Amino acid sequence: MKIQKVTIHHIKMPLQFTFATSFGVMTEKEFLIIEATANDGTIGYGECVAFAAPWYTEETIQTCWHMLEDFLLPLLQDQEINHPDELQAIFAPIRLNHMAKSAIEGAIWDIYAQQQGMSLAQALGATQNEIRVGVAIGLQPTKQALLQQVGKAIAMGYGRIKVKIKPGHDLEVISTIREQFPDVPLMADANAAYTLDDMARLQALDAYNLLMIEQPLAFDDLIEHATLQRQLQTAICLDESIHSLEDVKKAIQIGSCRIINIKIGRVGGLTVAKQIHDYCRQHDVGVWCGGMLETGIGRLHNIALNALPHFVLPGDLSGSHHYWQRDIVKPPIMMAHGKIQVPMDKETYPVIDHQALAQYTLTKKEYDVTGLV
Ligand SMILES: O=C(O)CCC(=O)c1ccccc1C(=O)O
Ligand SMILES: [Mg+2]
Repeated sequence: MKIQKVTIHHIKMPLQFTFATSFGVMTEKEFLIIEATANDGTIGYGECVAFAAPWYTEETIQTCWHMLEDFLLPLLQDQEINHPDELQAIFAPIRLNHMAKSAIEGAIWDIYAQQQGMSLAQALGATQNEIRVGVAIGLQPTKQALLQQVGKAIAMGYGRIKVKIKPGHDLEVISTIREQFPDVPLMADANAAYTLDDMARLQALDAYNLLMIEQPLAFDDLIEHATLQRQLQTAICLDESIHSLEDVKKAIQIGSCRIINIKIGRVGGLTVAKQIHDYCRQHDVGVWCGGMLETGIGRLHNIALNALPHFVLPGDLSGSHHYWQRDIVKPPIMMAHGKIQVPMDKETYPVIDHQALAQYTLTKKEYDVTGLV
């Protein structure tokens, strides 16, 4: 295939809940939706999961747009692409900027799957036709609100509960949940809010039988996580620290974690995400699919990835209605009894809800990829 045209839709969607983490509070999310057209007319969609501000990684909606417009799309001009894996080499001249690369790579994976007459999951080599999912609950203002959220999530069948923690909102958050729900599969995500000075506080979490603690220390650290992991019984899971297969190799070699959270955008696309999955499978390291509060487009990509064989831990992957009143795909993605069916058939595969997309659009811009440079 050759990519002929790309339309970037800049959209903003109100969240169904307030999402409070150690770095701030979110009530809405912006996205770039990438609509790519191939020379045979096939249209594929990708999603840029970066936030409006650089608090999770250094990328933002605006840096991604700049990267796409000025560097990544021009590299696609006159490029014959036989398989999306080739984008690794095509984009190699551009350092990092993983969420920008992932957005266009996702659209090209979507085109490729359609051209092969396969679902995205099949094109990736998926083996599961339904996946178990978990929920991420933000910091709550009161104990009652926390217990209500956890109770509701358990009643809805989620296979794992993740709660956000930060210094001062940790031991009592976890002990409150454990008193009421002693056996629920539970984990905590710190979003890099601690340092090694908090060792005693983090060790105290060992008493609560957590599945794992996600990213306790700095966003760019591997060494101190290894020090911490040696002194914790609870498994450490890395999120922000993992940007590539190389990072995964280093983390495993020095013992920074026992589990990896794979986010397609953070690692630069589906191809790398799959490579990390394969490597962790060979090295007996757990993986699960992280979430970035995606629209249905990014969510479909997460579901397809999550259907690979080594994704046995539930991911941060709920149905559309958990996040959005109206998603931009139809039918919306449904979660029932803690499971999501992996869409496989052409007839039932979710499609873009163009009316919804238009309703959320702030601006859009079309690029003729054949005439960019
Ligand atoms: O997509 C979800 O359901 C929430 C996932 C989540 O916790 C999250 C959402 C936005 C930014 C960072 C994180 C995280 O995993 O740290
Ligand atoms: Mg996280």
